[in-house]
Amino acid sequence: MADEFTTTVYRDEDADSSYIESETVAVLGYGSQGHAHALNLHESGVDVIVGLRENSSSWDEAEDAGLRVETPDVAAAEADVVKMLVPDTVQPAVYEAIEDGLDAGDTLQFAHGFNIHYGQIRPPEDVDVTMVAPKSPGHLVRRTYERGEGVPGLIAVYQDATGDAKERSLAYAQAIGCTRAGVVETTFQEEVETDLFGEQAVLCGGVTELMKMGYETLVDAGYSPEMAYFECMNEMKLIVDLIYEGGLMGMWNSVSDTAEYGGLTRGEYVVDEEYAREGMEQVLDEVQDGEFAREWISENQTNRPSYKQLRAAEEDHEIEDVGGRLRDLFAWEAQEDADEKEQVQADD
Ligand SMILES: NC(=O)c1ccc[n+]([C@@H]2O[C@H](COP(=O)([O-])OP(=O)(O)OC[C@H]3O[C@@H](n4cnc5c(N)ncnc54)[C@H](O)[C@@H]3O)[C@@H](O)[C@H]2O)c1
Ligand SMILES: CC(C)(O)[C@@H](O)C(=O)O
Ligand SMILES: [Mg+2]
Ligand SMILES: [Mg+2]
Repeated sequence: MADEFTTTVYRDEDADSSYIESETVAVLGYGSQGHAHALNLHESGVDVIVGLRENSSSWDEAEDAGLRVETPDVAAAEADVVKMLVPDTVQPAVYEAIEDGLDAGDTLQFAHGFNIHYGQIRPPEDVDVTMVAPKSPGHLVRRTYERGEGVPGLIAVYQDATGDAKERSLAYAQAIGCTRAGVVETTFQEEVETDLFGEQAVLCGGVTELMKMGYETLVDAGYSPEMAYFECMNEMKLIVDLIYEGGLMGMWNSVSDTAEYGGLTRGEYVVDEEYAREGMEQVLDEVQDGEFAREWISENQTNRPSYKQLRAAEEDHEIEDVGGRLRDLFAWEAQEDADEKEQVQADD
């Protein structure tokens, strides 16, 4: 354990694999997270059953990878740990189908706390309710594990019926590779509120608005769409990679002094103290008071009218058209990714 952090960071040596060795884990869903958890657990020697709908297109893929596949109710009834890796919006319905398979002392586990925190799933008192959440998209959970590495993760205990909920969570985190990188303990509330805030204000919402507005500003001023695309979208990855590897100073050291001075003085013209901070506080308020959750739940109950409209508008944005055509020019990058994926599947 490293004590120079404000919180405990758990590593491999802090986990006891005996808490999961004799368990059967039902991984419900075989999408971004599901395939990575199922394969990593399986290769760590854990007994895994993948839970999928009978008509699921992933059924054969999971079986071809050497995994046993059953419907969610059958998988959950047999398992000691039920891991919910179907989309958050379908989890309440899937929970209804598997509820009867949860015996006293079993674990119901999540990778995101939305449905527990906002009361959409109410498990019985005699099961552990925990979270093991890689802080990463699923394909990286898989890819890093295969290289003998891992992605950082979170654990949280919502309900500790067995008295061993934390040890069992750490053993699961170890089996999917997260303790190789470091695991931090949090609560369901903190995970949900920070995750939703982050993806809305910064990672997904903030960044896409910034890129689109930058592109529109250049194109409206008469610059070519290709130049605007390269400058405001393509190069974003290169800059974020530098920040990922070396923090803010790693990035500032790598760009020119001109870029550094311009960025440090002009950045706040755009993400300004008054308006941007107020906006961020509003995002956080709506997450904390449940307004966002109520809105998203009701969207899903009414066939997603706003979601569909917003998605169509995003798809129609000129930057998607220009970007799509330009990306075709350096399609070798995407091809390399596809080749790597194929290689991974061939190895399984
Ligand atoms: N995607 C990420 O990078 C990421 C990161 C951290 C946490 N999470 C969390 O992980 C969980 C899973 O998200 P995801 O993005 O991996 O999901 P996904 O959309 O990639 O995969 C969903 C899987 O569930 C299956 N499925 C859909 N409906 C089903 C049903 N009714 N019954 C059975 N199976 C069904 C699909 O076939 C698919 O295999 C969510 O709680 C999410 O918040 C995701
Ligand atoms: C990958 C993210 C955005 O961090 C995750 O939280 C999600 O919801 O997909
Ligand atoms: Mg997230
Ligand atoms: Mg999220």
